[in-house]
Amino acid sequence: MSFALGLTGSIGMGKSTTAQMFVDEGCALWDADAAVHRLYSMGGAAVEPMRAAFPEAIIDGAVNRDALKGIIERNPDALKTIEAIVHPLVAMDRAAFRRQAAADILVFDIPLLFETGGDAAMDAVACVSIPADEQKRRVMARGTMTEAQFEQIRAKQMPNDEKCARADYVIVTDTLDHARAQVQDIVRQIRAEIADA
Ligand SMILES: CC(C)(COP(=O)(O)OP(=O)(O)OC[C@H]1O[C@@H](n2cnc3c(N)ncnc32)[C@H](O)[C@@H]1O)[C@@H](O)C(=O)NCCC(=O)NCCS
Ligand SMILES: Nc1ncnc2c1ncn2[C@@H]1O[C@H](COP(=O)(O)OP(=O)(O)OP(=O)(O)O)[C@@H](O)[C@H]1O
Repeated sequence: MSFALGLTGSIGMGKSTTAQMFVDEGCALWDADAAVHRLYSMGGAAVEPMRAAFPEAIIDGAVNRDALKGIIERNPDALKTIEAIVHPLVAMDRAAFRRQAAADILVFDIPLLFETGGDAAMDAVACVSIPADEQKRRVMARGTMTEAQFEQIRAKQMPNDEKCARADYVIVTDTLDHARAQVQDIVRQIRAEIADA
């Protein structure tokens, strides 16, 4: 049995960057946001159920994220409907990965791990963290969302302090070198735990 490590953290705190560092150490990675992208793409399992709920969100046979963002902005409750469609499909994708992955440590990059109760299925959880002002600076620098969209998403996520308090490991993503050293330390600890078991 592989060790399942959940990797979480609020929007823009450095999950994707840190996840790649775990891959560099030989861990296998499953990425919830990437799973959503697959489900939304042409032929993906979310396209038809999303068409039934939001026909205007389907463009060229795929779920269009900009159209979705517009729908959510006009009607924040739409996100609940979207989540009810998407989250069960994401859970199936995750279960399929877990059945076939071969590495000793499987890392699950899941932004809403605690919010969705997914932490119960993990052997341990690591949370990435930086101060809120730096978080906002990094997200705005990407230029992919407005401040209002950012605040709406952040308001939906469990506060960073609470995530960190619930996690087994906290990874401070202030610099790349510091984050990598913490990742290497966590991998060493988990491999020692596996060897002792
Ligand atoms: C809202 C959407 C259209 C925004 O798309 P966009 O490409 O601009 O952003 P992206 O997907 O990269 O998300 C940006 C950040 O917001 C976070 N986020 C996305 N959805 C949610 C949500 N429902 N609640 C809280 N945070 C969320 C992401 O995890 C990420 O950290 C898109 O995220 C979406 O369809 N979300 C609903 C599906 C979902 O719940 N995904 C979360 C992973 S299971
Ligand atoms: N350890 C680090 N040191 C310095 N900058 C970092 C570090 N980790 C991430 N960053 C920067 O912070 C920004 C956000 O990082 P990343 O995309 O990994 O976050 P994320 O949590 O996956 O975001 P989202 O929740 O939106 O998917 C990027 O510009 C990235 O280069």
